[in-house]
Amino acid sequence: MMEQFLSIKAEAGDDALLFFRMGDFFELFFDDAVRAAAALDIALTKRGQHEGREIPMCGVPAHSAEGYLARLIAKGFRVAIADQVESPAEARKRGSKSVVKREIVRVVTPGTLTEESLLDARSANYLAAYAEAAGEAALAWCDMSAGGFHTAPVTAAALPAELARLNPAELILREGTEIAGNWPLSPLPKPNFDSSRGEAALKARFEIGALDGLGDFTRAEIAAAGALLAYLEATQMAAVPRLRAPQRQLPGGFMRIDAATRGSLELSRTAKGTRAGSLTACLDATVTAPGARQLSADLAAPLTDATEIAARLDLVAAFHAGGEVRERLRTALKEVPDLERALGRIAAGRGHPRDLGLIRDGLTRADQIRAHLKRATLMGPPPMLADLLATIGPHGELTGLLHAALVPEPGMNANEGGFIAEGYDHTLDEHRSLAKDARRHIAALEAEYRAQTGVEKLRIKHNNVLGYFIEVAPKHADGMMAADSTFAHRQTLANAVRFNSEQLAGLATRIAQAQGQALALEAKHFADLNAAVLTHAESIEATASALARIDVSAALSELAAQRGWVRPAVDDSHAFTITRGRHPVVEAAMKSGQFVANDCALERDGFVWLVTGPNMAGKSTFLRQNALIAVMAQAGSFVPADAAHIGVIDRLFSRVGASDNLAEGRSTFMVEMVETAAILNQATDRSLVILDEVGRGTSTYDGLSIAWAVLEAVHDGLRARCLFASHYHELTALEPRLDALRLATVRVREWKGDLVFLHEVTEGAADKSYGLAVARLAGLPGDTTARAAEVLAALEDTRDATGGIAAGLTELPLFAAAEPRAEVKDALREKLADTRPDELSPRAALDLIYELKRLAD
Ligand SMILES: Nc1ncnc2c1ncn2[C@@H]1O[C@H](COP(=O)(O)OP(=O)(O)OP(=O)(O)O)[C@@H](O)[C@H]1O
Repeated sequence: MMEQFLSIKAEAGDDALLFFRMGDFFELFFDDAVRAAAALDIALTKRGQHEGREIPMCGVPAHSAEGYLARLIAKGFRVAIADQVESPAEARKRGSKSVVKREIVRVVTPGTLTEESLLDARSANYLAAYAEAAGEAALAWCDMSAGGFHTAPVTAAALPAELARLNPAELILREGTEIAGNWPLSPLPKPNFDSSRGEAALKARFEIGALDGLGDFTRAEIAAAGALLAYLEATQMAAVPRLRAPQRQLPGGFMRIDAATRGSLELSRTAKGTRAGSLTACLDATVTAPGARQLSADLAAPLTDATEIAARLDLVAAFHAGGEVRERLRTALKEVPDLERALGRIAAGRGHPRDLGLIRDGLTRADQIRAHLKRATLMGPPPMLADLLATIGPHGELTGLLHAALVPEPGMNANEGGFIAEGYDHTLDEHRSLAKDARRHIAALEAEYRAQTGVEKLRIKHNNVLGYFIEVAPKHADGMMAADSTFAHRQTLANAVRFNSEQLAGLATRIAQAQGQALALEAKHFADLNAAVLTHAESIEATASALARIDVSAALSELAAQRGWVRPAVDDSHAFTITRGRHPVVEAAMKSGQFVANDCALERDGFVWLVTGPNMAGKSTFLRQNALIAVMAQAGSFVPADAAHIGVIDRLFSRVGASDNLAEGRSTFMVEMVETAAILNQATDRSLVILDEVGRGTSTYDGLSIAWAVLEAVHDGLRARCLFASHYHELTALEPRLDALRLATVRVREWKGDLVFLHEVTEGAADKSYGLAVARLAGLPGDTTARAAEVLAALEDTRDATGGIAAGLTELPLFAAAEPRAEVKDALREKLADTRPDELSPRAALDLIYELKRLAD
């Protein structure tokens, strides 16, 4: 057996752990055992010797292997599964010493999971491949659990953004290719990326003579798709899952959003890495798992075609207006199981009887939903809905078959049987009733034996080792062991003695035979039903994706109704006019009515807004809310505003100054500059650029200069719509010089020495920074803020004398001197200056201390 193990291990390679099936366990040996035992925190034992050294071993029970697999995959391992491909009885036929045949039946990797327990129901799980051919590059990706398969040409510059959008669970690439980002990589040798080989594989897989029918693929796309198929074959062996024919996604079709922007806007994950708190989570009111996955995909890739956006918005608008239809629809959708993934498991040969039940129930519900929506009177009616309904069913033939064949709730284990309904197959029913009859006979036999032996507590029992047996307490055993007894002794335990009898053995054999035949018949029906489902795979997939789209639209309209969102107007203009916009996530976390709505109008004559204002005033919130409104609108959602008019945005950039990225070994400022450079190199006049405190990661002089230059570049060079927040008041001096620059500020009021945040964005510049007031608010000790006030006063004196930190910029045309210093009032200091300690009585001194304390507070 060790020989067999070593040869299979050599096949699996060093980078995969080998799960070696031995009876009811998967065992791991040698180094695999050491690594797996540590990763799973299970006992490491030893078994025999190899070349004079003990063999480390650990194991997991086969029936609970999924949970262990999940943990290993999450820790970055790949696992090759070597299963027994014949029974021990079959092996014995080849000779008493023959070893049971084992083969690798699958290599489990993060991108090739299909099991429910290993996947997040609400997120897609993409396996992606990157290839270069004929001077071009491309990505191909599929979600094996749900069947979707796509390709897209990609440039080197756009690759990080595309990967950030897809967030692949695993990325296949050619050995030696370097790629930025932290993706789980699976390098493959060069021949896997040969485009001619890819073409042949695609043709064979989709049974077509030429690829042209599928689309006008580039060589690089074919190479990437081919590598992906090759990898699936190598890891899934015989059970390569069903994939839909590849669909091309052209780069211009989606708003480009790079990884830094996704991170800073917290589109799918927050800065802490959680889904909760992200835009996607905030907008996810879907009631089905495929709906949730569709919504994530929509928000990850907002559209750029105004007509397509309008089609989605029409559907949301129709459900928005039709509250009752929506409510009934959502109630019905809640009952629809995850058809895509159930089909994915069946197609990969890993389906359970329960999956057949899910298909039956899902399709039945789908037919009901289609009928409901066909009857409903909806505003429009939206053309997209008619198209969607046309792709849903009818599935009467298949659901009829599944209803007739299956019990209401089929289980997870096909080998146990019991999932085929009574009345579906008479022969099966006969075997079952034979088994049942025999069980009745056994009950009668028990009564008979009790009478015959006089042992009241005699029982006929069953276990997996002995099968059926008769059991009595030891004190009654002697009589049953008499020479003329018809009972044959089988086992003596401390508190029971067990027997067999000819009659019982006869009945047991009848039961075993009937059960065996019943199980064989059920297995055959299982295979037939799976095949029947697979012949309808395309229409099931179409139904599932139509329902997912309907779920997304109904969910977005539900949120729009609950939260008072409006339909945005999206067209090919350069407009960006948001009236009374709100931040969807911040608002949702607040009590109703607390969030202060703000306008934003990046018009042709004022498409760059410089937003100044104290810390904590709400600058970042304002900037982000406008970016999020754009994402929502182009993804086809209503938006949190009273009105919104957006000219399609091709790329969205958002940068927040000085975000620490020490983990990647780059200084904060370096990161900031690399990211800013990307904007200046990539943005177009159709882009939206959000720059929040760019330059703050370095010295004041450097920071101001960079912010200044970037603002000029965005305004003069890119002519992109831009919101630029800064605490450098000096930048406001650019206003007269840049014709399309508008100044905005977030208002605060000082009241009795306290700062009141109004969160209102108005025209103009902040009068001062209020940094010290914010510091006091944050609880910085009184003596520190007092000292800071001293330093500030000294600095401002120098500024007045020299012209301020921007003095060197006076040669720049139209640069105005910095604003006059605001007077620093320090009541505490004034009071102390007025005090004459020698003249104070003890009582007056105490009063003074109270007075000073009050002033300090
Ligand atoms: N429009 C608003 N209505 C109500 N509350 C708001 C609004 N905008 C911001 N806030 C609240 O004010 C807090 C500070 O906002 P934000 O972080 O946007 O300020 P900021 O000016 O960017 O500050 P900093 O410069 O320190 O980053 C937020 O946590 C939010 O709770």
